[in-house]
Amino acid sequence: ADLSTSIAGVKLPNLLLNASGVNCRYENELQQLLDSSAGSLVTKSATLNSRDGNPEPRYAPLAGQIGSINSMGLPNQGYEYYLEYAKKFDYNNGKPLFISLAGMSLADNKAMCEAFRDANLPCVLEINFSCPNLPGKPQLGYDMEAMEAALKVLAPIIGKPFGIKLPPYFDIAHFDQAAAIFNKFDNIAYVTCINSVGNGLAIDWESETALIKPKDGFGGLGGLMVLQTSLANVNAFYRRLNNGKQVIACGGVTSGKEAFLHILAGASAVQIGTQLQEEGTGVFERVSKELQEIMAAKGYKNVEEFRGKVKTL
Ligand SMILES: O=C(O)c1[nH]c(=O)[nH]c(=O)c1I
Repeated sequence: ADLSTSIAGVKLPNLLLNASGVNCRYENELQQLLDSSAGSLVTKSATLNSRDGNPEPRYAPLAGQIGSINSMGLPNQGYEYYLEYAKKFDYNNGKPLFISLAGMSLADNKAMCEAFRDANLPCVLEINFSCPNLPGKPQLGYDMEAMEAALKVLAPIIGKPFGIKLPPYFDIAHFDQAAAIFNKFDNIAYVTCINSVGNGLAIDWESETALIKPKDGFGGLGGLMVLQTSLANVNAFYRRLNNGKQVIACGGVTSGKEAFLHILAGASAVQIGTQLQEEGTGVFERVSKELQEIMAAKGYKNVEEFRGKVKTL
């Protein structure tokens, strides 16, 4: 079965890729993604300057393989590292490149977007409005006015199709408000739903201790346990966005089954985070095979035949 897709004007031979933040901080990790069955890759969210991030332990899988908690604190090499990578990238290799940016301020995001604009590269920018782990920094994705103000500055600078990484929303009014904002910007080509479910607390019952060190153990939740929230966000924006805007799913994909569900919900591509962290890049081959088996069993030849076709009662 054909798993290819197009997003923001670039073609992915396989709709599976990594979630920003996992296995994508360093060039060697990005090369592992290129060498895997993933159809594309997205870099770790970049800030103006390099960052070490929060003290460790800052990531932990949850017991029973239900998910993960993280408070990495935006460790990255600084945007110029990823700009150089994007300049050297072989855009004829068959897999497109997505670059994630998470400025600590609008000025930082503006400077980084201007630098990528001036470099005039085929990579696609994904602006991260949803990092939940910067002490004292509220997520822009939860401040509708600030998010719109930022987009009014950034969208014209970027000047070509780009995407936004969104936090999970839990209120229908927020789906409505956010989608109404995004529909005002023609070059928002897609939204990626969802980032981790912010500020969960994982506690080990034997040691009576939080699993991670930063922020008293508070961190973003990912993995299978966030699947239904992720499906809802994917479908809510799929129903609300217009003019061909697409949705990339992220959240709870551990097998072909969850990837299939996300496509039913409306996803054009599917990112894998926690399961990639736990299993390694072989996850892309496994999930691709499982998805193709499901499609064959159901008689689907390509994903267009069932994308967004979730039935209601
Ligand atoms: O703590 C992080 O680095 C982080 N962790 C997440 O779960 N989502 C994000 O967008 C980020 I920038």
